[in-house]
Amino acid sequence: MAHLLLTSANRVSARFAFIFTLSLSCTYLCYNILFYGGTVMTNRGYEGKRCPSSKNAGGKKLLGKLGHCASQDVGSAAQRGSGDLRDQSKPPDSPGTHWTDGNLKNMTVAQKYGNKKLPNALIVGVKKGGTRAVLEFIRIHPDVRALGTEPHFFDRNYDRGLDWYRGLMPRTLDSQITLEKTPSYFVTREAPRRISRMSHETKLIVVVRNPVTRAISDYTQTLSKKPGIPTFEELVFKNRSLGVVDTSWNAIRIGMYIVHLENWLQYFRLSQMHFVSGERLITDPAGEMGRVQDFLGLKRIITDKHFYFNRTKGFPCLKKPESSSQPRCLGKSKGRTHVQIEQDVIEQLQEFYRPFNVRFYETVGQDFKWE
Ligand SMILES: Nc1ncnc2c1ncn2[C@@H]1O[C@H](COP(=O)(O)OS(=O)(=O)O)[C@@H](OP(=O)(O)O)[C@H]1O
Repeated sequence: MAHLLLTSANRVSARFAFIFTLSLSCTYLCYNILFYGGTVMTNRGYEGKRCPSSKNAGGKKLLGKLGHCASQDVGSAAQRGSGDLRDQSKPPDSPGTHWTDGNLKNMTVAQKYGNKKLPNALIVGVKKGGTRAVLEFIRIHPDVRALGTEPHFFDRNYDRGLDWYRGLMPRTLDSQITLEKTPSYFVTREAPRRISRMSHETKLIVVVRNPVTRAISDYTQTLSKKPGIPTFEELVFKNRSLGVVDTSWNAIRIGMYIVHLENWLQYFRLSQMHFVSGERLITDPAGEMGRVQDFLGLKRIITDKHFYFNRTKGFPCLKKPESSSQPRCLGKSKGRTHVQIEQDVIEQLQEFYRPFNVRFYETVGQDFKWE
């Protein structure tokens, strides 16, 4: 009898334990569905916001923007557009910062469903040529996704590896081009070899400008950061009375375009390079951007409808999109008033560059009319 009682008590407690466990499991399941379901479902959307394993994205300009999560900042900088645009207060990817519905749609879709890819095209130079303008103009094309900051991968950050580099890129759809710009690549000896190792097919854009004006622009920028430096006239010559130009000074060396181009042509065909005239980019931005679109194999979507000449700035700016109240000009560091340079120094420099320019024109098959 006692044995029978014990067995039935055991059964009751076993049943109780079973029901208790079952209800606990149900509660846990419901809790998960209610509170974590959203995260699991939207995980894709959050991927772009995750921090990569690398803590430091490196690169001078890049570092300036980094918080604790490098890729997040770089990614959002790319989506935001450059820090050079005046309407920095606009939220990233707000309708006001883009041009067509197609562009906006592609952007949103790319962020959600796209992948980070190594760039298929690079703006490799030249410093002070107008590289920012080309990047900001081309990225309004719906089939282009660009990194807004300069990653300096092929010069300063090569040791970080291609995965690090890829991690900086904005997400792109298969139909879209991934683009970045770092003007110092053009004068970096190792850059062409390194880029060709990434892909032989990389398309290269070089924005060139009269080397004398470029040198003055370069010097003006340096002077704005270091007001105590010697004058341009002092720096330009090794021996002024003999008229010997100091070719070791970077501001001069960068403008010897043919010297650098010969290095690139050891690794790339000329047909893979496109030269934008920095001068025409100001006088006829739509024409220059038309040729850039052709070179990249893009439909000509960016036309003169997108530009207007801003008299106060003295440069072409992007027209305001219908949904935005603000037109977009490049920032204050683009289009500075240059330091006044003595006329005879300018003429000596024109003479100095002439043979380099002629060889450059012959090689690329274009006369940039810098004389
Ligand atoms: N639309 C428009 N708005 C403003 N500025 C324009 C534009 N198009 C070309 N430029 C010229 O771009 C020059 C700066 O070149 P970069 O962007 O290559 O400079 S940098 O190397 O990235 O610092 C900059 O040089 P400076 O005039 O010497 O400041 C401009 O002349």
